[in-house]
Amino acid sequence: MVENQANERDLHSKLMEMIGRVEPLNEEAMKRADQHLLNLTKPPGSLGKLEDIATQLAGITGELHPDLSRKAIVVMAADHGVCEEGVSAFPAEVTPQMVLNFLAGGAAVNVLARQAGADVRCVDIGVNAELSHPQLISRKLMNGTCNIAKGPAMSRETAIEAVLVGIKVVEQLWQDGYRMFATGDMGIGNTTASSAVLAVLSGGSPEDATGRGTGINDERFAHKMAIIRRAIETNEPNSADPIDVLSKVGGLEIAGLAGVIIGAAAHRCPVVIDGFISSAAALLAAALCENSVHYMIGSHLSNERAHGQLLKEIGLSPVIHLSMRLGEGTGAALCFHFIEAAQRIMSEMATFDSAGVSRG
Ligand SMILES: Cc1cc2ncn([C@H]3O[C@H](COP(=O)(O)O)[C@@H](O)[C@H]3O)c2cc1C
Ligand SMILES: O=C(O)c1cccnc1
Repeated sequence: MVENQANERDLHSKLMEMIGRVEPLNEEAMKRADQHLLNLTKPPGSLGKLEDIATQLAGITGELHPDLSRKAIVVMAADHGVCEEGVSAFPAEVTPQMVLNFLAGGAAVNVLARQAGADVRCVDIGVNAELSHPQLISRKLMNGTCNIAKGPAMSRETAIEAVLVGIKVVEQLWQDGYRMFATGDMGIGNTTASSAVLAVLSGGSPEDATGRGTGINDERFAHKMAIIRRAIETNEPNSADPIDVLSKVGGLEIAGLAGVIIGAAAHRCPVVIDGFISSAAALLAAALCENSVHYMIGSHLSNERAHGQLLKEIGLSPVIHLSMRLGEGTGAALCFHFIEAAQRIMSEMATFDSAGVSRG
């Protein structure tokens, strides 16, 4: 017990050290970017969100024309003990099956990543199956979480360890040359954990935070709401302590993704947030590390019911509205195209002076 506490303290101080490295954005570079955007041959602000992204990228990197061509979508995969309550339309064995699909390049995220010139990196942080593959990043901490309807998902120590896994994965990818990151998830049952996280951190009702995930019917939907309510009542997570929330009602992939976000921010890299599960991780990252929000780009508005509310809690406005509800990093992969568009506007557009166009 004493040893466990010492280990937890050690892990906690490592996490706090990484969080301390996340700085505010570079205001001077943002001013330069805004000035450049004003000089381009268009009415001020007429490229809308593309201009916001261009300014944000300058604030993140300190450069007007950063090279963000090496992009990694980090797909964190893990299982959820709460699946035994019947909260998903699909069986838990789909999690390891889909991991193999990611590794074979056949999942939706692989297709969209290829189109966007991004690489998919899959991490087993807690899949309930033996998996081995040369391309799999194996960082398994547990064989799935415990059932949150009955008790905590994981220990506090494991929750911190899982966040650190995400941070370390990004650190390695940064050393390999990646300069832009996106979050992706795989884990049957993970919309249940994500909704529980949202309800606790927002102080809203579990019912309002719940959606249909993979597509459950009305009866299962009512049951899922009741399970999320029970998970919160049983565990009594402390909304002022994000690690407590993660360990009691979260998930290993959600914790790992919070780490990916903090790691990207610590390296001054943009991190594109995918759908509902990734946004739950982003809300936790924001609660752990206020400055990390400035490094996030909200990719899309998922059709999962509470996603709009979740994005509002973080303070993100989504770039794309395509009625998608898949996860894996699919929305984030599509968002890369718009980020590249913003970058090309910054580097390729003529100025009023260079094109001889009159200003208003
Ligand atoms: C074949 C298949 C591929 C997926 N890819 C992502 N998800 C998504 O659905 C799951 C969450 O929904 P729920 O909480 O209802 O289980 C997660 O694995 C998420 O990544 C998938 C789900 C399925 C079935
Ligand atoms: O928005 C998502 O990420 C999502 C929604 C439903 C199921 N899986 C993922």
